[in-house]
Amino acid sequence: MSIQRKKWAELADVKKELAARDWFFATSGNLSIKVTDDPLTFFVTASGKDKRKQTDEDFLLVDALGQPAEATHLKPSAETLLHVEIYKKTKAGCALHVHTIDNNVISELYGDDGEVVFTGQEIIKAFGLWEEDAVFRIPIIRNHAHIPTLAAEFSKHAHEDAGAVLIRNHGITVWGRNAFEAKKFLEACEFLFSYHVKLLQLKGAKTLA
Ligand SMILES: CSCCC(=O)C(=O)COP(=O)(O)O
Ligand SMILES: [Zn+2]
Repeated sequence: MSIQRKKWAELADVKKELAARDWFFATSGNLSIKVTDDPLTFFVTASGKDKRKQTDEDFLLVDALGQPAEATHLKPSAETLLHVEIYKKTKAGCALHVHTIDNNVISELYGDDGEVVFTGQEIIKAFGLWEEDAVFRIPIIRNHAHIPTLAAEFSKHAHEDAGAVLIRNHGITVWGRNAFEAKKFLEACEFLFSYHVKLLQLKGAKTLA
């Protein structure tokens, strides 16, 4: 199997799993997987599609500028520049962006703090943090309609080969050394968000009771 076919199949697999979780509301979300390092090329989801559907036109190959690397009628994701920043600045192999209600709520709750901090939860080990009192921080950046501005702000937080950034009232972008790690990070983040939202709701209800 060619490297391109292999990477396509890997990304299609992740897309299918995230779709099964119903994390692609209203055509939101975009995914990418690196194909070559030099020159940089990666598959990214085509813009504006219902990512729950699986088709032969789900992804297109783009270059280091986020432009199509081959002739195609498909348009790369509107947020391709964020994926470009990840691949330019880290050794990541896969990047995933989803809009969920929980990640939007958390981004709004802690947006003014510029980060959300989690500690005391077993699932933090998914981020490679094994110490008893480990702390996991996710930066929260402002949403900008102008994607180059959003990408520039996002880029300030793309240092490690695996990471996560929340975009306020928009969604989360996570990346990892490969598709397995990126998906693991995303699932752990969404677990933490969902837990936190539920806990706050129940604490509120308890206070009222
Ligand atoms: C209705 S979602 C608005 C655009 C967005 O934030 C997104 O994640 C999907 O955009 P794309 O161009 O990747 O389809
Ligand atoms: Zn988005």
